[in-house]
Amino acid sequence: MAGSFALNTGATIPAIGLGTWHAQPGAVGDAVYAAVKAGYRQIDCAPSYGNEKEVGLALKKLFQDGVVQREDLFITSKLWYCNNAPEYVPEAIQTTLDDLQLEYLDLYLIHGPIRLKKGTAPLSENSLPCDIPATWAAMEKLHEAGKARAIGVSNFSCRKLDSLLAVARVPPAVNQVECHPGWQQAKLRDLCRSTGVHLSAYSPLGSPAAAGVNAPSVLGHPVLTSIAHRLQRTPAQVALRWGLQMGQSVLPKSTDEARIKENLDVVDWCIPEELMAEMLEIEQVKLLRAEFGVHPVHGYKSLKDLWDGEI
Ligand SMILES: NC(=O)C1=CN([C@@H]2O[C@H](COP(=O)(O)OP(=O)(O)OC[C@H]3O[C@@H](n4cnc5c(N)ncnc54)[C@H](OP(=O)(O)O)[C@@H]3O)[C@@H](O)[C@H]2O)C=CC1
Ligand SMILES: CCCCCC/C=C/C=O
Repeated sequence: MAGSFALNTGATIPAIGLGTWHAQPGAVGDAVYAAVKAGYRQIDCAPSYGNEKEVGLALKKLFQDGVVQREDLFITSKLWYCNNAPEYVPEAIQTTLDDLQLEYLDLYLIHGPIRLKKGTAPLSENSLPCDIPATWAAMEKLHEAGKARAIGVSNFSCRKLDSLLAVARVPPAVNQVECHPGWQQAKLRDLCRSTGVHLSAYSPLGSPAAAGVNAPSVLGHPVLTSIAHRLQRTPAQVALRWGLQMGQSVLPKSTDEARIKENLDVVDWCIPEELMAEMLEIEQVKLLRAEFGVHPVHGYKSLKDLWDGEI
């Protein structure tokens, strides 16, 4: 097994989770099945990925085939931006639970500090002002009802996390954010460590398929490829191992069985300190910026405002 990190709930979160964003219907079910058979114990889902029903079918088959039992797995899902109004929250989780064919989630996250009009696409003109404390209070009710064993946030800056911690009755267990050698999140990691919030790293490989054609390649960065060469590992393994050594869980997405296995083979070796130090030289570029959250009237005034300068 690939190890785990402690959460402030008393539970643990598996160190490596399978990402499912951009995992196509028709491929995602096989990927989830193969990943769990290979030893993954965390699956990162979201209704906005459009594939929770197929993930649910794969989970059901894994249980029916006796590969694992429900309690062996850690399943995360997220509250989409269109459902941030407190009155929409109970129905949103229930839809996800029905699609995944589960009674409870191990972790339910506010997908981001962004609100969109109900039923609309992520476009700037669909933005609405957010009321994070109100959404959080609705999340706390889900936790109390046992539908989400842990609750947390995603895409929260230091400032937004601090503000939430100041009002939360149940503190967030996790902040799931973009984090890889090309966006290392030193300040946020320090805050998470000092407040007991686990940092979970999304796009840990630099999201090669989603970050855009002009985005710098994390896996192709010369520092990373050079370290990979010296350690006789792949750049993807070095990126993931870097994340684990920084104390964060990592959520690589793959629908390719060989890469699913490659991404799990990051536990019984380590990157020596002097090579970890070399990774500090990598120039920092945030890849997933969420321009759609910016609107002159209803949304954030600028990307700087959305990310509180952490961009
Ligand atoms: N909370 C949030 O707002 C967000 C959460 N996430 C979560 O994090 C997960 C991972 O992030 P994501 O943006 O998907 O990107 P990743 O950084 O995980 O990169 C995934 C891409 O890398 C390829 N890949 C996988 N393994 C390897 C390998 N060993 N060598 C080379 N290429 C590889 C995949 O292709 P292939 O499938 O062909 O192997 C895919 O194109 C998401 O799937 C989602 O679950 C992501 C973004 C935002
Ligand atoms: C504030 C949101 C940034 C995330 C970009 C879109 C990615 C979605 C995948 O979960």
